[in-house]
Amino acid sequence: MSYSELLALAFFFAIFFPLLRQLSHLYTNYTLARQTGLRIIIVPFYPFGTPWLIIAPLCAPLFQHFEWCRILNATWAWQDGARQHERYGENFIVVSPAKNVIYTSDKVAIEEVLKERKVWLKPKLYETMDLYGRNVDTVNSEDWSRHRKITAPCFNERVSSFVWDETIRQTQAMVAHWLSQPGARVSRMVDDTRVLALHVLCAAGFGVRQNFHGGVRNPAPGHQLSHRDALMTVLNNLITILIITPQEAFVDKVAFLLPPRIKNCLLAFREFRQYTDEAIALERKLLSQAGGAQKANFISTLIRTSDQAKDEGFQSTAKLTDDEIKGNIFIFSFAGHDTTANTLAYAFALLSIHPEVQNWIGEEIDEVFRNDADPKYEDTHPQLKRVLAVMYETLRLYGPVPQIPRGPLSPNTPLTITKPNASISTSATGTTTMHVPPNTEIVLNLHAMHTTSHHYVSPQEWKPSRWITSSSSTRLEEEKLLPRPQNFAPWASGPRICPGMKFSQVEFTGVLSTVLRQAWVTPSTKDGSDAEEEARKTVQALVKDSALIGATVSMRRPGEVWLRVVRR
Ligand code: HEM
Repeated sequence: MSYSELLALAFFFAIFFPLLRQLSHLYTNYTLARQTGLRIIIVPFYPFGTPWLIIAPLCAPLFQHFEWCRILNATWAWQDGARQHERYGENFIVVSPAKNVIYTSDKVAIEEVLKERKVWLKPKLYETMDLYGRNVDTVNSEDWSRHRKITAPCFNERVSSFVWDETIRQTQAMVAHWLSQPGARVSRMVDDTRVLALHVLCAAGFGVRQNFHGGVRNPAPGHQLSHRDALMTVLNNLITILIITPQEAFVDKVAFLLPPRIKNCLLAFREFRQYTDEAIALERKLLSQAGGAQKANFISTLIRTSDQAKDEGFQSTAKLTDDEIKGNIFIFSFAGHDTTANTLAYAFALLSIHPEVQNWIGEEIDEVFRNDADPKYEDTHPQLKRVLAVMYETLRLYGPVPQIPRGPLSPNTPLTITKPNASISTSATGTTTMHVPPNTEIVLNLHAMHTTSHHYVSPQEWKPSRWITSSSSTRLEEEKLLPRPQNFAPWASGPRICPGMKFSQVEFTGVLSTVLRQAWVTPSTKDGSDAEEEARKTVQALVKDSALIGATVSMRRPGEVWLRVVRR
């Protein structure tokens, strides 16, 4: 083949082939749009799914100038995604040469997709999280039922009570540390919430209890890193680890060429695997010896439920393999870490600039705790309704999982959506059914649903009291937390709702109530000038300067958040 023929072929594949595909997509979607009134947005270029996540940040400057770039960016750009919905409606379709994506912030569509787990599957992208083994987060269909059934006991009331006790223990050390800072100024609040969440997970996952200061830092015999440091390094460097571990053998061969940071990531990845293997072996040994006392941690629970399923004579597929146990332990650590830690960090920052809310939950905390030195989970957590309202409101505006992707099992899957221009409050009559065209995925924009003025009065205002029903004569204990409405799903909904929801709620109420029982939090600045208004504006700006970083919404400059924490 001549050089010019080669060039023509390359040109065809680079330009014409995608263009032809796009034209065919456009044709299918045009009919759909005619039927349903949805907006179609055409993008000239889409670099085939996942790599876009890598390319997109590099192209960031372009997003400012080209509308189509901004729309693609909406898949990961958090607030930008919500703005697209304001502009194009609750449902719109992006048509590109590679695939089509329906973006929705429509509570009707979101609820239906999350309810129909057998029809709307988690896309292959999730499988990248099979780092240590397949797990409940990444599998679909019957496999999912098996994983979910065996992992469910990890989140029972016994575990919640254990989470509460461990949270209180960790938080007492954290708040004592904060109160002892020179000038009562705390600069590592965001980091501290991450350490705390990690330690609670280490205890709940492995039964390894850490001290808040430093934790267990000595490597166990046969290890180079401590358990905690191995897990911390894996969680903090997940993208690097996802890139290097599929080529583990090759990376080993060229290890001498790699920078120390990459080598350390590989080491941490292996060390965590080894620790988990050892914990599984130990747990099995204890189980066979004592034949009894079950511990309230994930490994113990998973082994027992899995082995019990086998003993009870279910087919051998009703249990989890050791790799799947490892996969689930890892996914609990991953899914439960930044999500809860970031929610706590946002809540502290927001409370510092909203003294009226601090007073409001302070009233509840004083009433519930009185002088109880050892508050029990069963009596205390259910009474902390205002504190939970703070969590709801923080998740509404800064929910760590702003968007959820799904793909239909087969083409032409029906999907109920709210009719464009229909009043949001209309019920069944305001909906229509569309048939999802082939080669189309869906992105559920939870953040857009949580921040639209259709559903929330003053949606951008952080106002936890919107979740509490009371009248001026209602006594505190009679107040009620509103049931979560259809348009509020920070933990998702339906059968695949987050299994760690209660875990995170217990941890959140435990941390906030323990800190605010003793301390009052106000904004501060790096240079220590506590001119109130300036400090308030600084913290407010830092909170607003957030983005979808890695897998969760986080502050871009967490190290710049300074708080003053004084004894109440
Ligand atoms: C504020 C805290 C949390 C929030 C907002 C949150 C949110 C979510 C959301 C939205 C999903 C659905 C994702 C999807 O379908 O793609 C999810 C799933 C999941 N979460 Fe959480 N989560 C939180 C804490 C936790 C904790 C503490 C754990 C475990 C210790 C956990 C474990 C999981 C697991 C295993 C799944 C997958 C469930 C399945 O697919 O069946 N999460 N979470």
